[in-house]
Amino acid sequence: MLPDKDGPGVGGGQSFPEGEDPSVSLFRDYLRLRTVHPEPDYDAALRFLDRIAEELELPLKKIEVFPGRVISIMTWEGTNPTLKSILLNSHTDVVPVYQEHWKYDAFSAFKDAEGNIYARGSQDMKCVTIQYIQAVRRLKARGWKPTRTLHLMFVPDEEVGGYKGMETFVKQPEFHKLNIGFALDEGLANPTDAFTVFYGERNPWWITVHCPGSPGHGSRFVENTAAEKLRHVMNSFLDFREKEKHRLNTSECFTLGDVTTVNMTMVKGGVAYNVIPAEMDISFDLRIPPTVNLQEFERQIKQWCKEAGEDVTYDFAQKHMNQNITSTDESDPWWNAFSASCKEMSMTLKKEIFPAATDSRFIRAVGIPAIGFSPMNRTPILLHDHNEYLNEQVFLKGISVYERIIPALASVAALPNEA
Ligand SMILES: CSCC[C@H](NC(C)=O)C(=O)O
Ligand SMILES: [Zn+2]
Ligand SMILES: [Zn+2]
Repeated sequence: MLPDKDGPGVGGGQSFPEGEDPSVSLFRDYLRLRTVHPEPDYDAALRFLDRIAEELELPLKKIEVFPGRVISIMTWEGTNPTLKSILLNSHTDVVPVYQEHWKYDAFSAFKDAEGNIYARGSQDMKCVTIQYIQAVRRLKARGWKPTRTLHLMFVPDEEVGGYKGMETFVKQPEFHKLNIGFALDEGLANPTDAFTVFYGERNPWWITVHCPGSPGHGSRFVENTAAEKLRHVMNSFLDFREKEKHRLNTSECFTLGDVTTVNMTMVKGGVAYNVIPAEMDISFDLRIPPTVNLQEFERQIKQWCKEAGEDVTYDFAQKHMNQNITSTDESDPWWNAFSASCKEMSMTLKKEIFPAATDSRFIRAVGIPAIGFSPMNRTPILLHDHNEYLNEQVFLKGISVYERIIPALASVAALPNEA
C-alpha cells in the first residue's frame, strides 16, 4: 500500500516500506545520512534539503559561515513580511556512536515490531527537522498561508559547540536581516505523558586549573608539590558538587537545570613514576543556572585556587555569561500562542531550564526569545546514548503538534514595537 495523505513525492524517490507513513519513511531516509562527527557528511544533508525545498517550492538560501560549514534557510514568506518572523531551527549534525553497544546499525534507521526507530539523531534532533518540514508540507497542502514569515534553519556543528554554526551566524548581518521575533529549537524527550519545554539554559563553563609545584625525586618529601595543590582544588570543587547534588535531591521542585553541576573530566601531568611533576592540570565541566550570580561564582573559584597554594591559575575553554531567559508568562504573546495551542491539544507542559547547552543560547544572547521543544513524550531521554530511538507514533504525533503550533506563532498579532 502506498502512502496517502501527503501525496507522492514525499520520499523523493527514496525508500517507501510497505504501509509506512511517508513522513516516517522520510525521517528514516534522513537518519541514514552520516552527518556524524568528527567528519559529518554535510553535503548529503545539503542535497537532502535541496530536494525538500524543491518539493515544498520554497527558496533555500545557503550561507557558508566557515569553509564547509553551511547554514541553509528555507523561507516561507508571510502575507505581512514586515512583521517579525518565526524561526524553526534544527541542527543537522549528530554525535558519534559506539557501534558495538548498539542493537542495530546506528545509521540504518531500523524499525522494530513496536515501531521504535533506532538511529543516531532519532531524538537529537533529526526528528524535529522532519517534523517541521512535514508540518509545513501539510499546511501548504491545505492552502494555509502564514501571516508572519517562517524560516526553517538548518545549522551545522551544534554538537561541537556551534562556533562554526549558530554562534558566529547570529552576529552576521544575514542573520539580522531575517528579522526574527521568536524561535523554536530542540528540547528533550520526557518519559511521562507530559512534554518538557525549555525557556533557558545553564551556562557552560569549561575550566582548567593549572597547579605548578616544586619538582624533585619521587623518593622524597618535596614541599609545595603540584599534586598537593591539585588535591586542594579537586576537594573544593567536589565538595561544592556534593552540596549541589544534595540541594537537587532534597528539593522536590528542582530539576537538574536549577542547580550547578560540577564534574571533574580531565587530569594531566607527570612524565615518569619517579619524577615529581612541575605542573599538573585539572579540568572541570561546570553548568551554572541563570539564577546564579556569575561574578560571585568566579570570585569563589578564585578563592579556591588561592587557598590551594602559590601560583595556582585557571583558564576557560568555554565561559558563557549570557543569562537571558525566555518569558513563559501568559501575558507574553509568543508564549501565549505556543502554550495555548498545546493546551488545545490537551498537552501537559513542564517548564524547565535546559541542563546542557544548545544553539538556543546564542539566539537568546542576541535578545530573541527561544523555546527548546522536541515533541517527544512517553519516551526515555536517549540523546547521545547507545540505542537512541524514537517511536514512529510519537514522531507522527509531533508533526500534528507543529501543525498547530506553527500557525499559532505565525498568527501572533502585531506587537507594539511592530506597529
Ligand atoms: C558547550 S558546547 C557543547 C554543547 C553540548 N550540547 C549538548 C546538547 O549536549 C553540551 O552541552 O555539552
Ligand atoms: Zn541537539
Ligand atoms: Zn546533542
